[in-house]
Amino acid sequence: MFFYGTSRVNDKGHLEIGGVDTVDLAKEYGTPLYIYDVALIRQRARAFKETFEKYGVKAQVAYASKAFSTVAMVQLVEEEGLSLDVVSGGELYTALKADFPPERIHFHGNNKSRQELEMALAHGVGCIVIDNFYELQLLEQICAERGMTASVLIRVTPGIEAHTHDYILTGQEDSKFGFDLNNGQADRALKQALSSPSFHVLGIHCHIGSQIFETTGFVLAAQKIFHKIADWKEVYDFVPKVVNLGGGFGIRYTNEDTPLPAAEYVENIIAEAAKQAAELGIAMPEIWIEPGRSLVGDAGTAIYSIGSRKEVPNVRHYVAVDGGMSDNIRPALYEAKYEAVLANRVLDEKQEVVAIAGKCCESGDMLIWDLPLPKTEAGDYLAVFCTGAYGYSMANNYNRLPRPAVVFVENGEAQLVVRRETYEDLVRLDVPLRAKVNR
Ligand SMILES: Cc1ncc(COP(=O)(O)O)c(C=O)c1O
Ligand SMILES: N[C@@H](CCCC[NH3+])C(=O)O
Repeated sequence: MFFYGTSRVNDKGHLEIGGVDTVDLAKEYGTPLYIYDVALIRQRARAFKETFEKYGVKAQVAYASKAFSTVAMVQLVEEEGLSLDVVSGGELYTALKADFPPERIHFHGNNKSRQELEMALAHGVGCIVIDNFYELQLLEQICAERGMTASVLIRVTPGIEAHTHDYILTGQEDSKFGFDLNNGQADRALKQALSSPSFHVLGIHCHIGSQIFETTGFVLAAQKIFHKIADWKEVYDFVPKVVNLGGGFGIRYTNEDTPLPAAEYVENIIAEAAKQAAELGIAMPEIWIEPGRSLVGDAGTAIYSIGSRKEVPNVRHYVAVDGGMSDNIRPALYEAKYEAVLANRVLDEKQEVVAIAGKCCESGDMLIWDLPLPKTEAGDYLAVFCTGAYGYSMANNYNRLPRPAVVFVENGEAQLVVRRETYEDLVRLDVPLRAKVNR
């Protein structure tokens, strides 16, 4: 059995995380429930930061808040001294609500609206990552109207096919993100940005994809960027202060996954950047990265209550839980795989292999297809591991299911950080039909 962080089995045979019994939490806060192991998030954050410190490389580790964004999470990121990557006005608003220092916020997105850009400028975010020509022009116009200068990174698409699921690839040429590095787009964008008084160009950004288990893609991306920097130094006399290599560091969901320790990704990136900078005769730029999944993914565990059961003779036993694609859409979207145990009987002997079904009206709403479990009963609690990234943050109200509560646990204490949605929350924005006289 594989346990993450502070997870263990307590005297009652229950799953415990952060010194807190998850069965008690399920009873107190209801299910589905997301539980985060705060100590593990801190450990992951420190591993990235400390590797840069060890090698004396100036860096910013920006948590990609799309993985899981709430006020408490942003506060934790601030406590750990990381920067923050936001990708929408909503994520920026959450960060500001948490009093996150705006100068450590990086604003991303392939279609930022005028309102979002204005909001970012008004609050003094540390940098805006320019993704395309439309945005270049729009941001320049807004800056000119307001007599402001924006610190920017230029996002490039390096033309690298990282080895991961097609839907989460981003660095390949045929991608909706960034200026193509190989066909002249990136050069034009940089030239335009450098010639504008509205911009202070900090450097270059690229992100090659997500859930990546090798260092090769990051090293290749660094190589491609530095080769370009050689040109840009020559042609535009421009040497970036910052090279941002994005996120994408993989985590272990099941035995099939073979992630590397954070230090190994970072060390390879640093080594390549240092080598390339030395060859070019330029100062080592600051290296920025944007881990999302690898900071919170394995720190999150989702707890469900088991309900109905259906047998398809000689084929499968379906065991249904009280959540599903509404709180974790990853299996439906990416065929993502997870491991799980019964939180209230972790060590009981596994007697059957069941299929864990969600409760949404979709045949594809299956959380796990083949899960060995003890013989389950209604009322058992299922703990699905490694659901901390892109679980709650992609939750939705399909079938009008209220979104779960979220609890942080650390040192034997639990704190509710997101309340469970209520039915009243679900209709809060609904506007009833106007009364008709002759209906
Ligand atoms: C630009 C950018 N940065 C960072 C991330 C975070 O990726 P991950 O959660 O895989 O670390 C993403 C998502 O893939 C992204 O698009
Ligand atoms: N949401 C995706 C990753 C997308 C990353 C954002 N660019 C996942 O769950 O794996």
